[in-house]
Amino acid sequence: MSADMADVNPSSEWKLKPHPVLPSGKPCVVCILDGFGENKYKDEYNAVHSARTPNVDKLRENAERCRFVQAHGTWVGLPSNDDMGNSEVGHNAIGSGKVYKQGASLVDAALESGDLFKGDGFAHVKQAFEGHTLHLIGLLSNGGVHARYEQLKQLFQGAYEHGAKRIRLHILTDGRDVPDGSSIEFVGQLEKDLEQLRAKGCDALIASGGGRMHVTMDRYEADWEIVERGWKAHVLGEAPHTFTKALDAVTELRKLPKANDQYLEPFVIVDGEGKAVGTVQDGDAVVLFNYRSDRMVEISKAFEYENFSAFDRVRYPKDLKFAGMLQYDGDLKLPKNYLVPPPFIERTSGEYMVKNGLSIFACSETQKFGHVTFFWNGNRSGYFDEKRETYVEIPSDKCPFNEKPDMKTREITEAGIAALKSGKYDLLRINYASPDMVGHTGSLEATIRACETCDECLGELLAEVDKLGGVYLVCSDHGNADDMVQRNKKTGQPLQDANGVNMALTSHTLAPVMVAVGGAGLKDSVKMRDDLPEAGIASITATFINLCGYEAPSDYCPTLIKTD
Ligand SMILES: O=C(O)[C@@H](CO)OP(=O)(O)O
Ligand SMILES: [Mn+2]
Ligand SMILES: [Mn+2]
Repeated sequence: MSADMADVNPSSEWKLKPHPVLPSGKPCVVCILDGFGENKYKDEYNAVHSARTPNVDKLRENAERCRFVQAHGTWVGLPSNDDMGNSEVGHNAIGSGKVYKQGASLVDAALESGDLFKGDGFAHVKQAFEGHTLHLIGLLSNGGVHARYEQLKQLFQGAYEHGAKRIRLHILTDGRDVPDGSSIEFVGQLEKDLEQLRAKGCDALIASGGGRMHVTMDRYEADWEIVERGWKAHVLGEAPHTFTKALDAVTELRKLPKANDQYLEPFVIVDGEGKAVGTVQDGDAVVLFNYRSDRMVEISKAFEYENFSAFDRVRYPKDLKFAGMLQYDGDLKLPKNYLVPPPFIERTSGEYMVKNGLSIFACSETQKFGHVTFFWNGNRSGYFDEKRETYVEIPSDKCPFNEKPDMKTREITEAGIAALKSGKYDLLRINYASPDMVGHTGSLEATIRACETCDECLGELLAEVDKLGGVYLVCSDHGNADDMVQRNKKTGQPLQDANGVNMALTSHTLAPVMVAVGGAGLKDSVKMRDDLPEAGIASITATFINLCGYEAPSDYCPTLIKTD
């Protein structure tokens, strides 16, 4: 296993105790089927249930070694148990073994106490209020994954009360955490609220926008053109479509072929003379109002870095007062200024493991690459110990994923098997992106296909683990593929549109997720504990640390397994 343990001498505060029963030295694979929940609706609209998944079925049938844990709400640090889980909070929990109050909760609290308007970040932004414009850029949604409308409203109202005289909103339509088409209502609501602000004397307008998957909110450098489109619309005031009213923009652009809220074309709002109403000028303030990090990192770099080459910014406004809702990358300290301090996630499993001489392999495709690295490590973009960590990214396709529902599942599997065979790694963390990414397209058929391919590949991966006498833990981070229709809350029946067509559910779900352990190297005595009925996904961490032959740190959420 780990080639040289000679230089390993963890200080007492980092030393992991050997597990009294489980041996170290066997490769352990942690495989995350992203967005693969266990939904109470077990009908044809549940892609997880409808897919042919003999390998997952086998895991599930072994009741002593498989259970379900909660992956939403307060189990992952979100404000309420009506909040669905997501990859950020899910992988933070699985990587760190603890539940931290997450961005959604922290921003709520900072607005409620008023601290948001008293901090250094807001003071930085406020310098521009006299004589300049405040720009707010982010996701117009109530999904609670990246941003929430109520927070945005309190932000622009509070900014006005603290002296902002000219405010411009640059809005990204959602349709991924909330139903497709809801952009119309959100824009309508925003227009009403801005109208009220204008009545008080604040010059507040929507200035630009576009769909979140097509404009601005790229992640992990999957496609910088997405960010470039956003830069052009928000900063330069350039887009293929101009309108004088945002509601018209959204209504009209949704009529284009294949258009939906997620992929809406970029637009700019212009005045009677055709002039953009809200370009970003020297000395302006810009606030990104999303709290979630992955999809704000690239646009933050475009605003913050003087030297920047990912695309040609054409014009880089000088002396901007730029801030994020949170700081999005703890290693890069990006952005420098932020309105709310982010969760401080420390002493994660990865750091413990490398400090104890274990070698780690992490792999996914681009769309989820940062999930098993950046989020897993507590929102840090670097390595803890490059010598002991190998991170492999398989480039994702650049298309709506229902068109290629296998995504890179096979390539990820090949990379995982090669890493296993190399004998170099103690822990291998692998994320299969497709149940989630295809689930977000709303296509039931494609999502079933995604689940089937994942299952097939999982079978191959686990067979290799068995061959090598290793151990594994298979789990998910939240639900998504497990429900593909919007439902009547009481009856559970699919909701239909005016044409009698079922309305797709593109978002995550509140479903619990499976945790299964096994492998030829796992002692027969290992079983799921039965004294933790309410466990959440943060308990996965202690469980795989045990599988690696160590006791988990005492402040981690309790392990799910027993060995007697
Ligand atoms: O795509 C995303 O940004 C979110 C949904 O908003 O999904 P996930 O948490 O699975 O990454
Ligand atoms: Mn996820
Ligand atoms: Mn998702």
